[in-house]
Amino acid sequence: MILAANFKMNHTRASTRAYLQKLESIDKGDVALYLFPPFTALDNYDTAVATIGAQNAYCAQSGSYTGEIGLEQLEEFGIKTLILGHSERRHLFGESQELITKKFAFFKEQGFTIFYCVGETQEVRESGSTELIYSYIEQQLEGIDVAYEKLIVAYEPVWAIGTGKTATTEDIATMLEFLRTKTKRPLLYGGSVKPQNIAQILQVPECEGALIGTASWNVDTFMTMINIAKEL
Ligand SMILES: O=C[C@H](O)COP(=O)(O)O
Repeated sequence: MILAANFKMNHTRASTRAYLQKLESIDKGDVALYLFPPFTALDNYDTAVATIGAQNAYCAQSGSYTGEIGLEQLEEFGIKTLILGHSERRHLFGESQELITKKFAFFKEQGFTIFYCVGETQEVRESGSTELIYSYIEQQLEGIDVAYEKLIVAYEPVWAIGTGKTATTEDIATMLEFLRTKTKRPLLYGGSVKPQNIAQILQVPECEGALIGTASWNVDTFMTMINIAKEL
């Protein structure tokens, strides 16, 4: 079971350190924990409780890429885990599939664990066509090595992210079954996961964990979810 906390643009280095200190007290059982702080909160944290990853990075060692960080900056903190293809990168910041594919190839070559996100928009979901939803997701997998041994795929319907709306367990099951036909790698769900729904979600067949935004920002809430997950 995997639980990943995506801090998005929340937390500082000081608050991430305090978060980790508190998290250290948990007995996480068999749950593998990942934490994705914002760039400025990356550091050499002396922790064994969670793997620290980056929310994004550019596909170069270093260079003239204003506003980006690359391999050199990640290596300073020994970071070998990355989220790619998050819907906020795709839809708010206009990342194309072509760019995401380039990033994937670069960081795969570097041996990174990659949390790769896919998910349909509300418009696509409301079309009512399963075929359209599947083909939308297939486009997001174009150019991605779905057999990469350090790949983790997160299904995150855009309309469920940060909205409080969660996909039904039936919808999640259908989408994860579809993704299972594409890859044998672990499949996660993300989109308004919280203590009230995490048990149901984690019991969906093929669901091997959750990528959690909002409900992970408070360490006590994240710990509540870890305690629920480890009992399943
Ligand atoms: O990366 C996490 C997802 O975007 C889910 O975010 P959320 O839990 O705030 O809906």
